[in-house]
Amino acid sequence: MPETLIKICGLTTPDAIDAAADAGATHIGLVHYKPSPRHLSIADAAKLRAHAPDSVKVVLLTVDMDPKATAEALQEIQPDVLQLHGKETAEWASLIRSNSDLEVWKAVGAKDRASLEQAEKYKGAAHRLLFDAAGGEMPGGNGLLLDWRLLMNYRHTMDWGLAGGLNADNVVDAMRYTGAPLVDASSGVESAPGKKDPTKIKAFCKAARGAMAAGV
Ligand SMILES: O=C(O)c1ccccc1N[C@@H]1O[C@H](COP(=O)(O)O)[C@@H](O)[C@H]1O
Repeated sequence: MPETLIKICGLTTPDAIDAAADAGATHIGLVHYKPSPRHLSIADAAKLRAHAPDSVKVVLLTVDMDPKATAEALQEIQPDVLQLHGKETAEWASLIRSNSDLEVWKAVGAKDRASLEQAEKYKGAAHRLLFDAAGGEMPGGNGLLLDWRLLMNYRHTMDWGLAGGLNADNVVDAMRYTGAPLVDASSGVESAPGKKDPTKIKAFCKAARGAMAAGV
């Protein structure tokens, strides 16, 4: 059985990166989106990227960022993955994919089965879909749960992951209901918006890894 991937997103300090890596996260996320309490400048994101150990893949999260600025950010930060969390088109995802070695993930607000089906337009353009709750003040990072029942028995045609309001208390159920091959948490592992809590990160990773070991 393949390992469940665990992403901790919105990290802003070297200590938080260490906490995620030590806890067994497979991916860490750096947010470059000014309205977010987790926003990092390109220079700060590059410094944190350099701090990340080889055991974790680094995900750069952007929202509707223009192509030139995206290319500059990728050059500077050198992430392993680019997570597009806005209204980026399949053509745009495809262009990035074909011009880089990056993995491209597309976040999609899952509000009904139709929204899942529409996301299939990213097949061949993005490497992975990340289903998040729709709605909220920001395009993501709102701590909102999506209705996991939407994903039960859904026949996925692409690699995918689950985000939206996940925390140590609900991640096992989320995995059980949806069979998610990747779980992603941001606000659920914070003590305040933008402030990651090492204890919550550890508990989240422990719960997800425990569920994986138990074959959930
Ligand atoms: O974290 C943010 O600030 C953020 C801003 C803009 C778009 C996405 C953002 N975060 C991502 O949203 C999902 C769900 O987050 P949460 O666990 O519900 O807080 C996740 O992929 C975050 O990385």
